[in-house]
Amino acid sequence: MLTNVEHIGIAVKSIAASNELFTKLLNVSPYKSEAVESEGVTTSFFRVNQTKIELLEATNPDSPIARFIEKKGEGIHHLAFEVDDILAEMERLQGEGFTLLNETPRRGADNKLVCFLHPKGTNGVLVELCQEIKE
Ligand SMILES: CC[C@H](C(=O)O)C(=O)SCCNC(=O)CCNC(=O)[C@H](O)C(C)(C)COP(=O)(O)OP(=O)(O)OC[C@H]1O[C@@H](n2cnc3c(N)ncnc32)[C@H](O)[C@@H]1OP(=O)(O)O
Ligand SMILES: [Co+2]
Repeated sequence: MLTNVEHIGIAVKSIAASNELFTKLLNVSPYKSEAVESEGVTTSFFRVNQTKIELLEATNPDSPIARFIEKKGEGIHHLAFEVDDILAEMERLQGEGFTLLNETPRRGADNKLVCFLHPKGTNGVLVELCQEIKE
């Protein structure tokens, strides 16, 4: 089951510059910065009450973020939902006809297992499912 919007992903050219901008905008500093090599990104997380913002900068030209910025410029990249059981949710969504971009959950940032749905099947919105990894 989807429980809430976990974060909004924003593609940026420079995390350093965008950290400064979002710190001013949100009046709060980032609580975490983390690279996710498998995704070719480095991330920076802000929290405003229950809402999280994830800034993403590409770490190589093949990164999905690099391709996105090349095509569309900086901006909102994806909407991430928290799920309580990512495998069950992936199965449900696949049954509903959505296209999963990964067959099994993969390690994301901020201690999560993640899976993405193709934006072509979600009205042009890249959707990410996130399940907290319980140590
Ligand atoms: C996991 C770490 C972190 C976390 O939260 O834990 C992250 O969030 S990492 C985020 C970066 N990783 C990903 O985005 C992985 C999933 N994304 C992909 O597999 C690709 O980006 C994909 C398949 C969405 C697009 O692939 P690609 O860019 O190579 O293909 P195209 O350029 O041909 O795009 C196809 C079609 O989709 C449209 N598109 C691309 N990206 C987005 C987007 N973010 N939102 C909406 N639409 C998107 C693109 O414009 C093309 O449409 P068209 O009409 O043909 O132009
Ligand atoms: Co994300």
